[in-house]
Amino acid sequence: MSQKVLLHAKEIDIILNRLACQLIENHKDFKETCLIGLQPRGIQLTHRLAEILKLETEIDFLEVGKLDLTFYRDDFRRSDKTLTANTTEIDFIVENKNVVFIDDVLYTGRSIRAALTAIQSYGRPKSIELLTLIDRRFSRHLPIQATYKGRKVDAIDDEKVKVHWKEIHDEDAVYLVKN
Ligand SMILES: O=c1cc[nH]c(=O)[nH]1
Repeated sequence: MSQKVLLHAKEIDIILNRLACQLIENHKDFKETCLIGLQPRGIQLTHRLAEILKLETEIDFLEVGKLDLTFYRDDFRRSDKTLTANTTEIDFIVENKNVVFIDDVLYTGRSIRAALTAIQSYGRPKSIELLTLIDRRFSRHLPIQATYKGRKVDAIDDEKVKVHWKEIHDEDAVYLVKN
């Protein structure tokens, strides 16, 4: 196995700040907007962006939730393992809100398709956008694109993009891993 660093901590920091600024530009005071992290890997990115939005701006109101996709995935019946769902926590109304889905890596688009189905159980948002730290270009199986992209990466199918967060892995870094 070999791995190469795609992003160091400093670059991730710059990207997170840029993504937060883009969100502010489009969503102003966030009164009509909520951030929803996709389980499991979008959660840390969601926390980090929410932290930047709260600490470094005047925003004092931010609705942040988590959405689990396990049983909405189109391949969940194919799994021979027992699936364990993560939690969904959406303790606010999504009806007529601008929802921003947040995930770390956009790859085939199938997770986002599942998220679009899952969110329907909570109401009918006014709009849904997608923010991703890494956009794996040319890998999509579905016509899905991110609204906000941290970094575009060209990776082939036997490569994997791994995102490390300091709260979990003791470092902020993004790696391209080849088996
Ligand atoms: O490369 C990939 C693809 C999907 N999810 C990841 O975390 N990495």
